[in-house]
Amino acid sequence: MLTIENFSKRYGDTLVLTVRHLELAPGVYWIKGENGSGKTTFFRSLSGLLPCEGKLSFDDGVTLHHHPLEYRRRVNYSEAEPLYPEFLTAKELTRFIGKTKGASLQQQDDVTRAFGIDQFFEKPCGACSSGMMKKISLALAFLGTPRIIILDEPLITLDEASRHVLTNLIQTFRDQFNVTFLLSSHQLLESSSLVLNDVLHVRDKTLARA
Ligand SMILES: Nc1ncnc2c1ncn2[C@@H]1O[C@H](COP(=O)(O)OP(=O)(O)OP(=O)(O)O)[C@@H](O)[C@H]1O
Repeated sequence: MLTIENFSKRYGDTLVLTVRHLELAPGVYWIKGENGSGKTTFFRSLSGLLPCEGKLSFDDGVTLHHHPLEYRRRVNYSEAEPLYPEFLTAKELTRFIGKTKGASLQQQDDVTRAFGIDQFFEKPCGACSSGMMKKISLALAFLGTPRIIILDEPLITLDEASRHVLTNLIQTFRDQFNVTFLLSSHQLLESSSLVLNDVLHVRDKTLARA
C-alpha cells in the first residue's frame, strides 16, 4: 500500500494540487478531474519525476525522499503522450527499461508480444505511429515488479484489440501481484470491462475520494 500525506505541488508560487491523506491499497483507481486540474502533475510527482512536498511511503517504510532508487523501482508510469528519442527502437527501449526495472528477457518478450510490439521491434520510434508509441509506453509500464502502475490517458490512440490486452493485463497484475493502478481518462472507464475499485476526484486543487 502507498500512503500519501500532506502532499503539495507548486510551479513557482502557484499551487497546483494538494492531497491531505490518501491510502492506496492494491486495486484500480480512476483519477478524475477537469483539463488542467493537476492529474499529470500528480502522476509525475508520484513517479519521482517532479519534486514535491509531503510524504510518499510504502507500508514497509520505503519513501520517495529517503529511498529514491528503491521507491522509483516500484512505481511505473506511462505518459499520456509518450515521447522517446527518435533514433531508439522499441527493442532498445524495452531492453533499457527492462534492465533498470529488473525485468527478465522472458517478461520483456511476453509483454511486448501481448501488445504486438514484436511486429515493429526494430523500427525507430521516429518512424512509429502515435498508437504504436502508446503501445510501447504501456508495455514498458508493466516491466519489473511494480507496486504502483500509473497510466495517464491509457485509452487514447489505442485500437480495440490493444484495449482488450490492456484490460486483461491490469486485472492480472492487480489480482495476482497486488498492484495498485492509477488511471486518468476523459473517456468513460465504467463502460469498459475493467472493474474499478474506487474513483478519486480533483476539486478545488485537492485530490480526494469522492
Ligand atoms: N511545467 C509547468 N510549469 C508551470 N505550470 C505548469 C507546468 N505543467 C503544467 N502546469 C500547469 O499546472 C496545471 C495542471 O496541469 P496538468 O497537466 O497536471 O493537468 P491535467 O489535469 O493533467 O490536465 P489534462 O486533463 O488537460 O491533461 C495547469 O494549470 C498547467 O497549466
